[in-house]
Amino acid sequence: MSVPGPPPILDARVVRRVHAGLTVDVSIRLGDEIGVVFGPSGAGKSTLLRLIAGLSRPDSGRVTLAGQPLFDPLRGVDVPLRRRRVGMIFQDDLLFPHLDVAGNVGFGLRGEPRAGRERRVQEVAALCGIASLLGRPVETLSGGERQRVGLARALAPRPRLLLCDEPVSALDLPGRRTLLDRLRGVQRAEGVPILYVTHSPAEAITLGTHLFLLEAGRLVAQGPPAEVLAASRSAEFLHLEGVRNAFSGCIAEHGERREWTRLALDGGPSLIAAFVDLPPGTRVAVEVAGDEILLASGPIAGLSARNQLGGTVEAIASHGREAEIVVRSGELRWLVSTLDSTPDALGLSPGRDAYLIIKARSVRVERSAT
Ligand SMILES: Nc1ncnc2c1ncn2[C@@H]1O[C@H](COP(=O)(O)OP(=O)(O)OP(=O)(O)O)[C@@H](O)[C@H]1O
Repeated sequence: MSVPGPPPILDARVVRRVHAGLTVDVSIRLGDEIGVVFGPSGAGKSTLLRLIAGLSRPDSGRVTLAGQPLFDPLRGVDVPLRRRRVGMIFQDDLLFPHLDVAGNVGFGLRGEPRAGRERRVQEVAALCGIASLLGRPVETLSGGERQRVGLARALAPRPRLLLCDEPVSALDLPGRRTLLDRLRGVQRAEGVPILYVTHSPAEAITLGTHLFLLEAGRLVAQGPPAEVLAASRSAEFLHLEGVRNAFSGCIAEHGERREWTRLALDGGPSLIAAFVDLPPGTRVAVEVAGDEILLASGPIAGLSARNQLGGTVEAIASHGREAEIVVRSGELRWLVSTLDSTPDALGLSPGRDAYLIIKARSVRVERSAT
């Protein structure tokens, strides 16, 4: 089967009998993008990451990264973990307690000349939003800060692949949003493919460009996250976790009377929010709840809401009385929660135009962690 998307950087088939009831047998190809690994508990998601990283040895298969074979038993190749140039972050990332933040971030660069090492530490610290924490002892950090330090540490030695195993599941909502924003930024800035395990459909849709759905050790579906999830039973969980659209961007300008602020979203349109007292250029995290967005099948004149964003319906996930509609506008995907009858009432279906109507007051804005 050919899968559209960027040319693959990771090309892997890994097979391992984990126990009598479970054999993981998965083939995946991943390009310069964020691939999400999704599936029920026990499906083998973590095992898949461990096999690719070299933390566990496959019984058979082949793993190639950026053209270099990492595991190829037929040719006697099994590159050890430390030479695979694969970065990893987990839910409970253990930082080295005897080193400060800078020491942790620079740990993988120990063999490099000092000037280059320091430059790289500064670079990844800025990307991960921890530049102001570099001198801090790690025991003084919050959970979210620790995870961003873990991300910077994994990134510092310039991995060719980043593996993330539910890195935000122990964090509160602002912590999650900040780490997810940083991951998107890291992917863009470093061009490193990311394989990201999550249980959260909303995370899968807003973060990933490609989703691998695992069940009982097998890859049962793959493709654009919204489409794969809408076609699977997983969609019902969207509703349970409460849908929030979270993006990053910057302050673009303020209205003359300081009653509104225009935000430029990364990869997307402008959004008008109620006045935000931050100077133009400030990086911000932006959030809109899925049940505060109205949908229209065409543009509407004479409306008090400040934002009307044109887009295309990508998927509709209905479950009981409610439905989540995925609308793509520019590069961004929005999740809108509606009653189950709404898509039919408006004549909305995948591929049709839809307009997102958002009040300025529904746009929540916070300065991004620096
Ligand atoms: N070394 C091992 N020996 C025996 N069983 C194992 C081993 N490693 C994992 N398992 C089992 O294999 C199954 C798959 O585990 P894995 O952690 O890969 O699943 P997962 O999809 O990541 O699950 P979760 O979403 O709960 O983290 C589980 O039943 C687990 O208990």
